[in-house]
Amino acid sequence: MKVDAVGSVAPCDLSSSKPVTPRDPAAAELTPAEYALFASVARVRRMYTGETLFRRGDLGTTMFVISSGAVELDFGEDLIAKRLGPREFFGELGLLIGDHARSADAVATSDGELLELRHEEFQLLVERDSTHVSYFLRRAIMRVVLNEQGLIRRLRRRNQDLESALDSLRATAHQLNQTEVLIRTDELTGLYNRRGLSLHLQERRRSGTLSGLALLLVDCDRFKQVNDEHGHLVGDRVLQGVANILRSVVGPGDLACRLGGDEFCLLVKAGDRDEVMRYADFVVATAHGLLQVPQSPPLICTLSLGACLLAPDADWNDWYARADAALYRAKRLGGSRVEWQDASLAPA
Ligand SMILES: Nc1nc2c(ncn2[C@@H]2O[C@H](COP(=O)(O)OP(=O)(O)OP(=O)(O)O)[C@@H](O)[C@H]2O)c(=O)[nH]1
Repeated sequence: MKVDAVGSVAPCDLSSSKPVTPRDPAAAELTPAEYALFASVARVRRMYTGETLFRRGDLGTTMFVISSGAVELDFGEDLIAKRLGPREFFGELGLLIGDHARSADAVATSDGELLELRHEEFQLLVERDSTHVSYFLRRAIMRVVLNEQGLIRRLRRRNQDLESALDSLRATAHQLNQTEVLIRTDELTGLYNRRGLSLHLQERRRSGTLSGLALLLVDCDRFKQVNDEHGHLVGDRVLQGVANILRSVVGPGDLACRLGGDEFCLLVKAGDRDEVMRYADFVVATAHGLLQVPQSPPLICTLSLGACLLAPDADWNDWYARADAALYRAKRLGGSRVEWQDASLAPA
């Protein structure tokens, strides 16, 4: 038996030739006979509280048995740390495989003593008491297998947890998208509402894409009369008919919005007055044309429009005032027509 200057080991009792196996086949604790056998060849090493015996990833070739004191094995991530006490062994894969990367940090949590076994010493044990050693090996292998199985179970559970967390994140993201769409949308027509328009303008201002746009204010002619003569539900259907015309005009990046009541607007990409007027004339002519098809109750009404180009450095109130002044003129001139912004108000 090798003993260092500070070490002492438990008495070696090899009288019993029949190995006593612990009840837990995966237990890290040696039986007294096994301990005595290991102590008969191992080197004794003193350990001190807080001392790191090895780190995860270190290549190791020795195994340890705790004679006294305690050691904590930290496997990292969210794996449960193990606390080992007297007669418990660790690091056996280093001994059995040789140059095995340690799978845990081993730190002494109290002062104590360890038995340290290298391959040569283990070889001595094999020659001396192969029966005990084979029982020890069987336990060591079972422990590795059970640890692996536990790890696989934990990984599966973690995978399931991650998948269900992902599912609920996807559902939440979907709900958020839906909510955002609802917040921006007019319930009756499915067009943007005022809030949607305002957010859209904010986004465009942030991204510097406000230039080259035109605003068309659209108002139903004598809409109150539709409600009065045919009822609110018919009025609603007419508003939906107007929305359908506006929807058919907008391209990618354009926007059709119901500002409220029977007032709508279009925000379209257009370089000059002629281009804007083509949009506006199409809207007026389509509503007028549909009215020529006899329908009772009516599905559409005539529309008046006021149009202007957006000056990117101005704001919504300014653009609205220009388009509204033109719309007012269109109404005064009898409706079912489009008027262009006042020359005096046009952007430079
Ligand atoms: N059916 C229906 N009517 C609405 C809705 N919102 C507002 N209105 C009605 O729209 C009508 C708008 O009337 P006015 O502002 O006088 O406009 P108008 O009758 O079109 O008159 P002009 O614009 O001068 O041609 C009102 O009678 C409102 O009650 C709605 O969601 N559905």
